[in-house]
Amino acid sequence: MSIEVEDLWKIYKNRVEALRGISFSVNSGEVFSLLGPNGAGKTTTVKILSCVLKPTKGKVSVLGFNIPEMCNEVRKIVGIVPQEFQGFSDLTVEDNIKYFSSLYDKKSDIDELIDILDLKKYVKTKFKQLSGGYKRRVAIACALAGDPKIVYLDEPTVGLDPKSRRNLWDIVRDLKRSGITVLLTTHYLDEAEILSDKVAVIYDGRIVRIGTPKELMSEFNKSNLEEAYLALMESLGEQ
Ligand SMILES: Nc1ncnc2c1ncn2[C@@H]1O[C@H](COP(=O)(O)OP(=O)(O)OP(=O)(O)O)[C@@H](O)[C@H]1O
Repeated sequence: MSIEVEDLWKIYKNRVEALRGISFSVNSGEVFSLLGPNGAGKTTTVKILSCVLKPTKGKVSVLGFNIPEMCNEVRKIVGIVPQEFQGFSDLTVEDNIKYFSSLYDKKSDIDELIDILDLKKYVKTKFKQLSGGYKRRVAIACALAGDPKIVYLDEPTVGLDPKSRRNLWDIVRDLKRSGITVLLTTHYLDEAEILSDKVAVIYDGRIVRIGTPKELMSEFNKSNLEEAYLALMESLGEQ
């Protein structure tokens, strides 16, 4: 098992109950997507799993390392691609990747990363001069620099043109093929349907459905995940 979450609660200082006892597990090499409306608790979950936030209550472990006690270990095996990746704007693509690589004991081969993410023609380009899609690729390369076992992708295709989106889907498939566990948050249900082995729908801090996209689609008798998701939201009284 790659990720295990049991009865996880997060209550922020202002008493907002962002997570109210969620439980799920992710197998190694799976693509697992967290879905749900704005404010449901997806980012809070990812932040806890990446040791940015402490859980209020509950058991969380990543490849057997408990959070928050073993966060030093967790940070070594998890790569994070945040929504707003801040690369070093005046450094080249290559130097950005090299910098992130220098943070880890265990490293990926930088030339291989550049190759996988199709960044060869931009290695000497400054980060600030890249388009959004290529910045996203650099973000992924940097997240992979420490040869992680698990990668978190937070809404990775926002703002990308259709072709770049498809390219990113291919990258996710490549990660999966190489045995990396991928945790994805997305509002694009076509993306979740195509890429995910399993999805969890979070609503108001609780997981209201968990299963394969097909299971959710057949429960609501819909031919795609977006329609099934919308039917689920309607059944929950969401406008
Ligand atoms: N630092 C914080 N302090 C207080 N409340 C917070 C904080 N961060 C998030 N929240 C609240 O926690 C709840 C869950 O937020 P979260 O960002 O996890 O949702 P999300 O599912 O990622 O939403 P989105 O799809 O909009 O990114 C929301 O009610 C949000 O307002």
